[in-house]
Amino acid sequence: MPRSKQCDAQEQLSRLRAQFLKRLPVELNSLKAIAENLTKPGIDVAALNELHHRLHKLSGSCGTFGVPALGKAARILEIRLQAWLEDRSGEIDDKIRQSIIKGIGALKDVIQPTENQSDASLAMASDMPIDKTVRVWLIEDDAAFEQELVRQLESFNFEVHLFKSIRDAETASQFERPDLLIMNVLLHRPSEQDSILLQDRITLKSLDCPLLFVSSTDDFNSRVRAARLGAEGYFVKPVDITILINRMMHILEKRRAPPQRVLIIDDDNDLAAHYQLVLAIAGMQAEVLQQPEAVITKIANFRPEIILLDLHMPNFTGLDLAGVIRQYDEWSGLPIVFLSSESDLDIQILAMGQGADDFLMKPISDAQLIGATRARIERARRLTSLITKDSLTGLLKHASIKEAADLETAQAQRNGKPVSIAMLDIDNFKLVNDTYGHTVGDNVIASLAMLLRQRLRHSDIIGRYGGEEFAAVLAECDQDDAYRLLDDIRHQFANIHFQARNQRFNCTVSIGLADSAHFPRLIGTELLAIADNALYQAKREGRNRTCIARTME
Ligand SMILES: Nc1nc2c(ncn2[C@@H]2O[C@H](COP(=O)(O)OP(=O)(O)OP(=O)(O)O)[C@@H](O)[C@H]2O)c(=O)[nH]1
Repeated sequence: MPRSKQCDAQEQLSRLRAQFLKRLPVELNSLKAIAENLTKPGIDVAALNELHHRLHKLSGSCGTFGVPALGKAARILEIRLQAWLEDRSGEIDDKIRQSIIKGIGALKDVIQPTENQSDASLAMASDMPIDKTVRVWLIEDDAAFEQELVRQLESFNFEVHLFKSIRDAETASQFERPDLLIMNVLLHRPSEQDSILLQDRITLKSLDCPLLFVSSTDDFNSRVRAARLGAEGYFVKPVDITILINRMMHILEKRRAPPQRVLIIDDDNDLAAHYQLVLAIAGMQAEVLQQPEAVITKIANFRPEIILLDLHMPNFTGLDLAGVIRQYDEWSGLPIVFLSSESDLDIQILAMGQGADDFLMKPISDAQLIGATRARIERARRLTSLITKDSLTGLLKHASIKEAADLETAQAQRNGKPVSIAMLDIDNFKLVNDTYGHTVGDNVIASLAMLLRQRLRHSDIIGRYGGEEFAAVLAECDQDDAYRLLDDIRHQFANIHFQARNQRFNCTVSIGLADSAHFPRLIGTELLAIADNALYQAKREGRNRTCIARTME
């Protein structure tokens, strides 16, 4: 979320909280009036239910809006009222009634708002736009290493800026920001470490980007120092650059992942709005469902990756809704987390049995809400990725790329837009395996995958078609653009230096290209086969080239 929008969201959060605090005295007076009018539980069951429901809401929302003591007091009354409600047979016990009236009257004395600046911004996601060149800042004073690293990073299409010291980088940060920072851990003399540690932390934190360290030594203290500075990687020289780049890609892709989608269902509108804002500040896309009856349509349209569901709602309970959702095959695996101040273990077990994945106790802090939601969606995404993605390259597997190619060409035909399909195969790859071993071969495969992910747009589809063969579906891309892009990738790949047994070597790739303008009636899998023919033409003509299919063979 851009900073200006974040400030807006923070302001909205403060406004929500102010509104809540302003309404509290009115709500407490109204609760007191209901309690004072109670005479017999049998007669006043509707009023008792109303009182119970409103105390339940209060106990669930007060903590979130910064009045936790009031939330706890309301919870105690709610539990006492629950017991009273369950005993509807006898006459109302005046002593209990008086104590509840007194308890409700005393609620106003525990309104002590805490300082409640939302901690949502702490868990903020990055604003990194997709489809742009990644700016890497390198702080390094070892000239030979620096030269090689810059050359290799540029082969993978990273834009590298070099700095000799943290101070230089700090000065530059007044004008621009990196997407990722790599620095040498030993830029400073060890004797200065303690004082510099603190300074470093402030400076590096202010850059607000992932940090990786390189070092000529592998000592524990340096690793601890790097960890304290928030480093997401520590690489010892001589650095295997493809492994370093692999780590960079993982970090960047996590940041570039599409926003997580969360559906909130809670009858307390203020609380639902608060959750929505908090999750939005943390970079998620959160929507609130007002009408529970529309739950299935909403899920089908919004496609949430998790549902945060209030357990107690007036017309349909959370359990009812979870039961309905689980009747649909396509949503049977959708994570459902109940949000409720319910502490009754039996109800929690019932909820879990009814298809809930977890239970979060209200009041839930902003950081807890973000952490729990984010972790669950990440886990679900990892599971999906295990099913559809190849583990070595992180690209789509054979079957998924064929399906994606068909979908993409069908959509392009509907919209009258071009689509190009490329097949790529590493040349003489058997020789790489035979000369340097299978692990080095794997490294070469992973490197081509990384280069493709770096160069192609986020909307393009890339898959590992076979061992050392890849396929790419380029939406809205005509033959000329596809040729220019892929042939450039071919050159870049040939420039990457691989390292094995103290030797450096290079690899090349052959590419076949087919596009929808030349084969307008073909579906994706057919275009893939045509591109494959063009690839074999490239192999026949001597490898390390890009061939375009213009006619059916
Ligand atoms: N390291 C590694 N090797 C693989 C993997 N999958 C397939 N291979 C190997 O890739 C090689 C492919 O060799 P070939 O099909 O003969 O092709 P090539 O040597 O690349 O020759 P051309 O394609 O004609 O340029 C075989 O040795 C396979 O064992 C993998 O996941 N990792």
